[in-house]
Amino acid sequence: MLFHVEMTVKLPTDMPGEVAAEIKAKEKAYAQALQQQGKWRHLWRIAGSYANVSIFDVDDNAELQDIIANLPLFPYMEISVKPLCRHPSSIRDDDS
Ligand SMILES: O=C(O)C[C@H]1C=CC(=O)O1
Repeated sequence: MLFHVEMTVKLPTDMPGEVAAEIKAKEKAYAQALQQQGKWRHLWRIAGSYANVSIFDVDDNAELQDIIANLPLFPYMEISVKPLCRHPSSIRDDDS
């Protein structure tokens, strides 16, 4: 199942720099492991903002929830989720 997920990061302004750096390093390792597994299919920066658009390919809603809830930055992000299905005009074979 494919999901469009938009994440906007809102770190507290008073968070010490080294704490923020540690959380971001954990987030990067977690995100890259999920990309290696094929679960986090696309990860794009939204230009001009501390936000991303991502495409997740997961087994079900519960798996997506588990992945998102375990994001190290989860407590500091606004997240929106939209389910995706194949577009009838798509010419791509790997869109399902
Ligand atoms: O920077 C972000 O967009 C937030 C988050 C998503 C992946 C990652 O490494 O950090």
